[in-house]
Amino acid sequence: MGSGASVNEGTRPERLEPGEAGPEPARPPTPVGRSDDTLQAEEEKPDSHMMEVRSLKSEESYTQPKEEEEEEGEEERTTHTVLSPAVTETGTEGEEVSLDFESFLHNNGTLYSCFNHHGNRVYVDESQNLQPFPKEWNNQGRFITASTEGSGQLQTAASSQPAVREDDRTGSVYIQGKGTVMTYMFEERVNVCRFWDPQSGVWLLLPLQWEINVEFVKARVQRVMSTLPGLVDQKEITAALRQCNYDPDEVASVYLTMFGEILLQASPSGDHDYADLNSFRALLERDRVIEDLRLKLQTKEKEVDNLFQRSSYLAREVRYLTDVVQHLNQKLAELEADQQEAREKIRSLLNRRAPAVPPARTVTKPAVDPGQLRQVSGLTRELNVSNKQLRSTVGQAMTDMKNQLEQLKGAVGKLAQVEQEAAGEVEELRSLYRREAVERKSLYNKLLELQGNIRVFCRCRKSPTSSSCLEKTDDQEVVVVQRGSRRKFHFDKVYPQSSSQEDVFAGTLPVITSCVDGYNVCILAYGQTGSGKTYTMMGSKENPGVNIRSIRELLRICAENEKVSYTLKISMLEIYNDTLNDLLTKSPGAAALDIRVQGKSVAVPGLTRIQVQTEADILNVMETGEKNRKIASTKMNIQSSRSHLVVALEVEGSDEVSGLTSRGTLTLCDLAGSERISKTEAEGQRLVEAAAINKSLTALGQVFSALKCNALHIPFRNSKLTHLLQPCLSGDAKCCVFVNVSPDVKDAVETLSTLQFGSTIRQVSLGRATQNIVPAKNNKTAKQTTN
Ligand SMILES: Nc1ncnc2c1ncn2[C@@H]1O[C@H](COP(=O)(O)OP(=O)(O)OP(=O)(O)O)[C@@H](O)[C@H]1O
Repeated sequence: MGSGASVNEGTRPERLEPGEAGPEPARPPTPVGRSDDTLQAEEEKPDSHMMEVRSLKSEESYTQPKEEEEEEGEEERTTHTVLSPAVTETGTEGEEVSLDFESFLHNNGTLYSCFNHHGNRVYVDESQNLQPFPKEWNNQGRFITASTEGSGQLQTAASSQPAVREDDRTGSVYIQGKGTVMTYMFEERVNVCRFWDPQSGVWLLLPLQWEINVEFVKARVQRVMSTLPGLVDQKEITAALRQCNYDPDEVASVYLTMFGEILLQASPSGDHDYADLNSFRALLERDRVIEDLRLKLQTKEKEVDNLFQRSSYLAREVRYLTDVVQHLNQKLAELEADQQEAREKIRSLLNRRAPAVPPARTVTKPAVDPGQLRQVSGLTRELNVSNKQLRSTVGQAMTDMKNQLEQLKGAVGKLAQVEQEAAGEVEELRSLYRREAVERKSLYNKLLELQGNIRVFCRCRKSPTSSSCLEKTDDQEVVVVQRGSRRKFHFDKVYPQSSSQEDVFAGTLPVITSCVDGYNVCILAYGQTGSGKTYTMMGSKENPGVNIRSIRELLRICAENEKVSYTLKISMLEIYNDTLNDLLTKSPGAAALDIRVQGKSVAVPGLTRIQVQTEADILNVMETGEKNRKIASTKMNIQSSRSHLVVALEVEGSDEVSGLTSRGTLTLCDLAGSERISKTEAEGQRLVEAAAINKSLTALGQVFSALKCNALHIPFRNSKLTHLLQPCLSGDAKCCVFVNVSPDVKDAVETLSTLQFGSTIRQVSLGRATQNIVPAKNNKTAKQTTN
């Protein structure tokens, strides 16, 4: 309950600020009646439990607040209490009766003025009539007292964490550039400057024009203007102060936020162009409206989408139900037809009985036998019952069908969702698979690159004699002992006499598997006649060599990789006396083949290539080729082959997952034996053969020497052999060379020469091998090696 200060008539509501003193400012006359602002204030009915009344003091008592007090800020200001004004009324007997006015703030937001009238509390209602103060209001509002006003609910905008009451005024709003911020409806903070009207006994809002002259406001306006010299419109500042609970710092901060630093400097013309500022403000408002509209549009679009979906769903439902209704109508029609038929039958039965009925005149008995009639009516009843049953059965069936349909729809929806999820997972797995496959291959190839793309192995033939010109010191070193001198040679691997075919094949395995990944791989066997080249490459049926084992391995890899479908094609040719012969041709004796250069690759037009799928296929093909091969006996080796044998296996793989096609070729080359013509005592045809062999092997040596020196010109075209093997030796491929040597002392010279040859090759660097992989649709760019 507010305490009132009882004063004599004529005194004004007084603010108890004992420290205030100062000259009376020039003030406009106190408004009488209601100004526009007053009306507005009454419409708004602000909750002003912290009202400040300054202009309502009598001229004598009106004092200007001290400057220090202003500096102390809002908190101090708000703790200054305004006690309820007191007016006097004249009693009937002329004595002055003191009226203690109180302000009652109803929970509905209306501020009422109350006073004690002849011992009863009354209040001034909206029509300015005195009404007894309702008792129930004690629980529906509060009297403004010094303590409530001083409780300080105000919070400055500068507070980083505003302490606000948790009520329905708390909320949040999205502000562009700031995000979602907390808001609080500080109703009590606006339009708080009121004056006491003793005639009406209510607090009235002070018009802006007058408010400017209130010292308290004046001082704050000055402070805002000193902070923002560009802002000179006092009315505007006062209005802003009202909105900011008379906090000049908040006003300055609001203006700075809205109009920027332009306001920090004084405008030469005295004030900034408010048209600009207002248009900026309008722009901000327009942005806000646009944002609102955009959000509304989004919501509407979503609604439209939903409606579309709903309508298409309903259309489907209607179609389905139409079908069901049609079906049921058909059934009904059938039932009705049955019923009709039954009725017809009854009628015909009745008709049949009719002639038997005696004339009506003579017979008084019924025309129809009552028993029959009962029977017929019973039948009809039964039919009706069964008809009803049928109808209810059909109805039930329809309901069941609808329910089942609903369930089915739900299940279909779930299935579609599951399918979608599964598709996503599959796609994810596929990409993971692709990434991992690529990574695995690149690591593997890096490893091979580090090992070198040309690898040289030395294999020592098994010899029955105990004396040997070769000594194997370790896995990679071999020593030739000749007439007391020892020469060391290093290779990637040295296979002693005891090495098995498996051991030898194991050395080539990593390179061979690259063929499946789209690399050109070449395995050569070089050595003197009878040193074991054919044994190493081809081997025997029981103990196959590199050729069969590598092809077998390729078939195994191809079969293992289910995601890639492979096509294998095999071709066999021999280079005999520097001419190319197709060993798989069905017309032996046909014209010799030629080599054509196609870009970086070479081709042999007309060469037979047979598609193979199993090991048996390959063995058959190779057997055919072997038969056609020209074998001539020499003095040194009855089975010695006098031509270079080139077996090429093309492997084309289509990866179903990645959609890529790889093309690799495995070229297996069993070279004819290098030999000294004098030693073999060749003559005639054998001499021509030997000369051609030596010439091509010399050309091969020249190519390796040129490669070793990184020569600009590599003489690939010096022989058919080197010309054909160009793609295998020019840097695009991975190459393994077996140098086969005989341990026999009598072959020491040839062994030395062969190891020397191998040593040269080992110093050759083919560079980085290239993978022949193209997208499935563009596979004509794949490189080809032997044809
Ligand atoms: N490591 C070995 N173990 C057992 N026998 C071998 C081995 N190497 C070669 N031979 C045998 O030595 C003989 C000659 O071998 P092979 O025919 O492979 O020599 P080549 O170098 O191919 O001769 P050419 O150049 O005349 O064709 C064959 O009977 C072969 O079985």
